[in-house]
Amino acid sequence: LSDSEAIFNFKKSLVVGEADGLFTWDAKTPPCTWAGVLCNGGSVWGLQLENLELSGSIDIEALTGLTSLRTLSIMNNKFGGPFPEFKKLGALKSLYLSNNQFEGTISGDAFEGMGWLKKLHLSQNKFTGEIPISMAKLPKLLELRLDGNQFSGQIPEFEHKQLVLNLSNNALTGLIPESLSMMDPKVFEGNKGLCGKPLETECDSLLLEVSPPQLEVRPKSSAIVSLVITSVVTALTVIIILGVIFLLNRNYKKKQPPLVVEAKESSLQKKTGIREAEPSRRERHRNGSSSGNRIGAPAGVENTKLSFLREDKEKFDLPDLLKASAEILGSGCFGASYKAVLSSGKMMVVKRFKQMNNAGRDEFQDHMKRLGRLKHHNLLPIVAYYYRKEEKLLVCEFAERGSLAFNLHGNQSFGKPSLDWPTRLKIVKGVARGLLYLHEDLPSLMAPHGHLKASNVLLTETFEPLLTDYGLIPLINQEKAQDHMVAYKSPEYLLHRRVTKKTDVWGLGILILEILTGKFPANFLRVNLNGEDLVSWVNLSFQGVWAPDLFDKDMSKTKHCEGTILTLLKIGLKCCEPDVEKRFEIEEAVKKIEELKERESDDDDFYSTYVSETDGRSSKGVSCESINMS
Ligand SMILES: Nc1ncnc2c1ncn2[C@@H]1O[C@H](COP(=O)(O)OP(=O)(O)OP(=O)(O)O)[C@@H](O)[C@H]1O
Repeated sequence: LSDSEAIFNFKKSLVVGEADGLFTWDAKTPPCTWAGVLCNGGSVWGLQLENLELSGSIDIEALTGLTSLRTLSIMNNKFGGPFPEFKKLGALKSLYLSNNQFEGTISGDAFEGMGWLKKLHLSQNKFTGEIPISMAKLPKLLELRLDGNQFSGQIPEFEHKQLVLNLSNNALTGLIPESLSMMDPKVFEGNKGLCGKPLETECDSLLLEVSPPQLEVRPKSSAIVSLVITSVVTALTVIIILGVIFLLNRNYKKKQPPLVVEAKESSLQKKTGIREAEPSRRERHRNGSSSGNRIGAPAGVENTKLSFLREDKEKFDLPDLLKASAEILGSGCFGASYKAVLSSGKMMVVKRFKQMNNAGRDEFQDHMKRLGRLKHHNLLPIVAYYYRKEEKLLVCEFAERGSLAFNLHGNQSFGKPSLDWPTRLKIVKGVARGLLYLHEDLPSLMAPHGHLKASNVLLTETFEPLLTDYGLIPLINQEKAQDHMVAYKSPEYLLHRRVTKKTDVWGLGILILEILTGKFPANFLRVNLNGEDLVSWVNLSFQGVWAPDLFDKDMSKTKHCEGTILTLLKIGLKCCEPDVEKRFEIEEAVKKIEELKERESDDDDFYSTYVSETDGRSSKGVSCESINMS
């Protein structure tokens, strides 16, 4: 079953609201281009179906067809009924169901086997009954939001070290378990029957005798006997079944002819329908050289070939590229990006732009040449482009580790650690350096990057960040740019319809906050139900001192680095100042970021688990001194 078939099966059970937020789900296009479908390397790792007025039911069986699915969000919709059997999706890492109408009790074993689940949001539904014991046993749980339901009974023991929890506004009763007694009292507010620390309400002695539900329920002796018998019978049955399968399989294999592997390569041309234009008579007359067009070829003449912007990269021709086996990486607001493997084995990315008609051919080519001249350690170079009135392609190299967005929010491989703090600092520094370079070398552009966001920061093998999709504002259709580009989401654009150089600084600030908090600003940019964006959320939660709940729990921290992390958070906030006058200049922001010094240290703990020690630019050893922000 393909991902698109699985999604279509899933869609059958949904009732789509009038606005039809799923209109882009079209079987003729790859699922990675559909709204709300998050992909990496061509497979679907997330469904983010929020604010779409969806109702109906959640077909879990259909979702099991999405084998790479790790995150599911159906927040802010109209789903009702009992809690679906999400435990059949055992690989999920995050599940967001808040602001729906789910109701009824959730069975005690509803989360059994969900060993990867880190984030679970069930806020503002109508759940009743006890908090399921299997929820408290989730081994990797980091965030749990159950606020705004009618959960009752006692709170089970949660033995998770850094749990971010919200149980407010339920009907919970009894003594708060010891393991949660150090939490902020707000976690429990709105539960009249709760008592004990951290609340001021004391429990009377009667209540103290009743202990909260235990994680391990000890079986009684008669139960033990029946448990042993059941286990033996089950084990024997399994052995017999395995034996039968083994024998059947052996016979079956004997009858099979040798396996013929059918290579089904799907070329870029087949995937995209991109065609070479017929050369004009003038072009045919000029020359028929089959190699790629070199830098400086006369503008406005050749439109059948790729125009190379870099002399130092392998040359290939458009037909080579179209023949290359391709897979879709994902799609953004301007079109889709494909990974294409050339016959030499070189992996390129072809980005097909649908909305690049703001400039005529000459202007387009001049601008491309300007972008092609840019060279910086933290910029992904544009290797070549293709221009035709109806088809524009940009070609660059493939970055193995994918985007920062994927590494922060969707790293789907099991057991892979998330980015640690030194690596995150290294990324921030690289992004800042790349951005400063763009500002120095493209001074005529109002926002030299214009589209800085985590999916436009790619990571090299050594986690060096590479900015991509920079300098495109002059080429993109204005209407589309206003709808989608990050620069046009800034406070100054929303208020005064102005984009300035400082707009990129705002983008840098949002990126810093995202890197530190692990929160996905796409959720925030669209402004969530409470009218809260990422900046105001951080501003509200940050009281100037270390607050563990503010930072991404997945960011393993090296010793004593709180000071530097806080300083970076403050720099992020200064970059996000809504008042452009008060916002950092790019030079100022980069200087402050560079001041977060590297430190030579013998302390092993001090080294990032990711950053190569041989990499001279790595952030090994990050100084944890506090830096004056004035
Ligand atoms: N050179 C590359 N190497 C590896 N992955 C890439 C490369 N270029 C893009 N990607 C990834 O491909 C996916 C699609 O990228 P694309 O640029 O089309 O959309 P986007 O960045 O999500 O949105 P937008 O169109 O707004 O920039 C993203 O996850 C992106 O990080």
